[in-house]
Amino acid sequence: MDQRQAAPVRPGQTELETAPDTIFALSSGAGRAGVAVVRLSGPAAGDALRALGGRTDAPRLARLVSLRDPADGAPLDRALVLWFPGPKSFTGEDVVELHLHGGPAVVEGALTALAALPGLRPAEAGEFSRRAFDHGKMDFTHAEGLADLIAAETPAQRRQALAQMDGCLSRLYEGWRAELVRCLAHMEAAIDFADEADAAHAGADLVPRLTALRDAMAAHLADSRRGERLRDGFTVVLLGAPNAGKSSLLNALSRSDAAIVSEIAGTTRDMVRVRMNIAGFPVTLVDTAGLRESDDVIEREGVRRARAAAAAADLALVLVPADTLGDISETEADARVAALVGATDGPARVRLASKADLAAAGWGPPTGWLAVSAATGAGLDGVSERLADALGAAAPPAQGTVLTRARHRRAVEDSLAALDRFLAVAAAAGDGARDGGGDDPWTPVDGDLVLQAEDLRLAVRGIGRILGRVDVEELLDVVFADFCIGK
Ligand SMILES: Nc1nc2c(c(=O)[nH]1)N(C=O)[C@@H](CNc1ccc(C(=O)N[C@@H](CCC(=O)O)C(=O)O)cc1)CN2
Ligand SMILES: Nc1nc2c(ncn2[C@@H]2O[C@H](COP(=O)(O)OP(=O)(O)OP(=O)(O)O)[C@@H](O)[C@H]2O)c(=O)[nH]1
Ligand SMILES: [Mg+2]
Repeated sequence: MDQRQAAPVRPGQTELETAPDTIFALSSGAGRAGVAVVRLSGPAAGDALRALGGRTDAPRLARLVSLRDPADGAPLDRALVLWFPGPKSFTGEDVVELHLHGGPAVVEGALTALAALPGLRPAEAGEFSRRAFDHGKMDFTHAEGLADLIAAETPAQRRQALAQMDGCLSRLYEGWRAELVRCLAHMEAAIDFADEADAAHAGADLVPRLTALRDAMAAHLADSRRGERLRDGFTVVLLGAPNAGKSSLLNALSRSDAAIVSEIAGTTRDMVRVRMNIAGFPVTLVDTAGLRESDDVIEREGVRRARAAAAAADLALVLVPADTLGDISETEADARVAALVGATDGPARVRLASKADLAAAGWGPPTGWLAVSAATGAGLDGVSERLADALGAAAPPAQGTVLTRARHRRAVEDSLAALDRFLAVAAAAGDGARDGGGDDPWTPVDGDLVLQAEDLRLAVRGIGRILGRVDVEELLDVVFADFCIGK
């Protein structure tokens, strides 16, 4: 067998896993298309290609091939074919790509022919990417970036996913992990030489280094979940009294007729959600029941849900009809909003003078308010711009290295907690040394050293978990389960 294809054996990996099946799948989208890509990966990929009539003599070069079903010689397609001998391939294994005509019978024919070949089976969701991970082509953060890229619906999401796929998070966390491992090595040296004067010196410079690291972690965490929010999308809730024009505004902004509009106050009860793209940000705009006291059980539930949705949202658009604002001052106008939607906790608010076409001629909105009319469309662009501004402030800067998942956040938090324990013990030990008149900045105390080394090890584990360096088996399924077939 070709040695080139042998996977590096990871600790805990069994013999069986080192002789992988060859997998195949339609990697392009399902349904009718101009071109469909079927991908194969594994030791039998080259044999399969030759069985179909292709050749494996020119790596990574496109070649036009008349493919035939090996079972009966029936023509399958005149396809563009690529051969990527491992390890220089997406998965690190031998890979074949068949760029077929996209017709359903062509694709079906190729998949059926492949399924009949020895050693081949259909891929499971995410299996190509998982093999790339197994062969060291990417770590977890790369894989997650890839999944996010495929799911990205807006340019801002795409930017963030590409940065993660290109390894910006990987580099950051690898750097932290390497520094922690170096510190741990010093620590262990200090334990080994615990009786010698060198011990203190081995540990002395750890405190400033680990303090710098914990500060970097704390700053990384204190990002108001910008990256996670960009990944998940933003929620913007429309709030206001009945008949303020919320449903009309939702329809106008989303250019749809998702919500029922009527002159009857209390029309909307259920929340109506529309996904939209505002200046590159994925936004779920939520229409809600008009806020008022009511004896109607259903309307009361609608109002309760409206308030709950607003509390959980990133941003609220508060609508007050322009003709009820009259000539009142900004303070009065704001008091009216406060009376309507309650205290100031909750999401940031954009205040809208709605139905602005109904205000008297020459009327202007109070300072800080936007005038908008769903009826004429006047002011709609202003609302979109204000939303984009507010979301832009809440979204990560184009280049920054931001946390993108709760999984990473938990791991960094665990590492940070372990470092804080380490530093607390170090500080106590340092005080003890000073009290005793010693001039070492940090004199190790028996027993503490061992405990501290354990905290450092936990810190390393936390960061390692993000990269897939520990607890791998348990995490693999979680990370790759979100992928689609063919990825
Ligand atoms: N046809 C096709 N298009 C595609 C993919 C694919 O697999 N097939 N990709 C699938 O996601 C993306 C491209 N990603 C790829 C990543 C690495 C390698 C690869 O062959 N890597 C080798 C050699 C690298 C080199 O020559 O620079 C390696 O890493 O050793 C191929 C595709 C997007 N477009
Ligand atoms: N002139 C004018 N009328 C509007 C405007 N927006 C909404 N309306 C009218 O105001 C009435 C109420 O509009 P809706 O959008 O249903 O109001 P809502 O805030 O969703 O009301 P509820 O669902 O009952 O809370 C309808 O008759 C709309 O046609 C506007 O910008 N200008
Ligand atoms: Mg409504």
